[in-house]
Amino acid sequence: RRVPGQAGACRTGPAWWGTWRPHSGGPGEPAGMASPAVKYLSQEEAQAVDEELFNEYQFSVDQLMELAGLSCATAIAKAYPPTSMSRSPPAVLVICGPGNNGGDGLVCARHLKLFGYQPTIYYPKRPNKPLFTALVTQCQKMDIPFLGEMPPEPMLIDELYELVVDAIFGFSFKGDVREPFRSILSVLNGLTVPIASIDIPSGAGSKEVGWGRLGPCPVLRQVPDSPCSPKAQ
Ligand SMILES: NC(=O)C1=CN([C@@H]2O[C@H](COP(=O)(O)OP(=O)(O)OC[C@H]3O[C@@H](n4cnc5c(N)ncnc54)[C@H](OP(=O)(O)O)[C@@H]3O)[C@@H](O)[C@H]2O)[C@H](O)CC1
Repeated sequence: RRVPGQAGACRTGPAWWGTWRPHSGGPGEPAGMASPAVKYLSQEEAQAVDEELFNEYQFSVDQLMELAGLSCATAIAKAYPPTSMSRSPPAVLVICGPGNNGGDGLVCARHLKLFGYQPTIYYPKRPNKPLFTALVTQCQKMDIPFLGEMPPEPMLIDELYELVVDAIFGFSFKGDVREPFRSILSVLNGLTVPIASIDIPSGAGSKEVGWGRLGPCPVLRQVPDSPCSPKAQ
């Protein structure tokens, strides 16, 4: 998550801000172009940031989710510009999980559509809460299709889509991966198309999923010392 301040400058702040590291650009950026220092947050730091935004700055979850989804769509458009894709419009599969990270994915899909992509959403476990039902309605009203089931084979996804957005789990992932997400993540690990993960590669660190190919979305939060950091992308 980028912290307000001069581009590339490091503002002093609370201890949980951790350390800043240089970040190289994604595939859509000129080779070797170093972008301003990117901050990496641990799970606890990310949760502390959200708590501070809720309590001290009085942001609502809707606001944070809209900011997160828009930021990820912007980062994806920068790293994978539509003009760099072979299809027009580029087909993107957005896989949403059962929590707020999944909500980020619904918002991201809506903005990707406005940016000229053709998103399709797979959203297998939907919270029955107004925030999420409204996000689904907004996507439906924008003619963004929802898949009834997960494509069973990686090759099928590689053929139909040019990019996958992993919005399955964020910082509340814990324990062994439970179905249906265990099967979903094993399919994702077999993909050859790029995967942009919101916040952190879903299932990262779990013994079943390991790190696989899920790499972090080049925006918002990334977890320090994780094999998915840019050097490992
Ligand atoms: N903090 C906020 O309000 C905002 C956070 N944002 C982003 O959202 C995530 C954190 O959201 P949260 O809902 O707390 O958690 P996740 O989206 O990571 O998902 C939690 C759900 O996932 C299920 N879960 C957890 N572990 C497993 C597992 N091992 N196997 C299967 N399913 C799992 C869990 O389901 P239950 O069945 O246990 O209920 C949770 O429901 C974070 O990434 C933030 O960036 C928004 O951006 C803004 C608001």
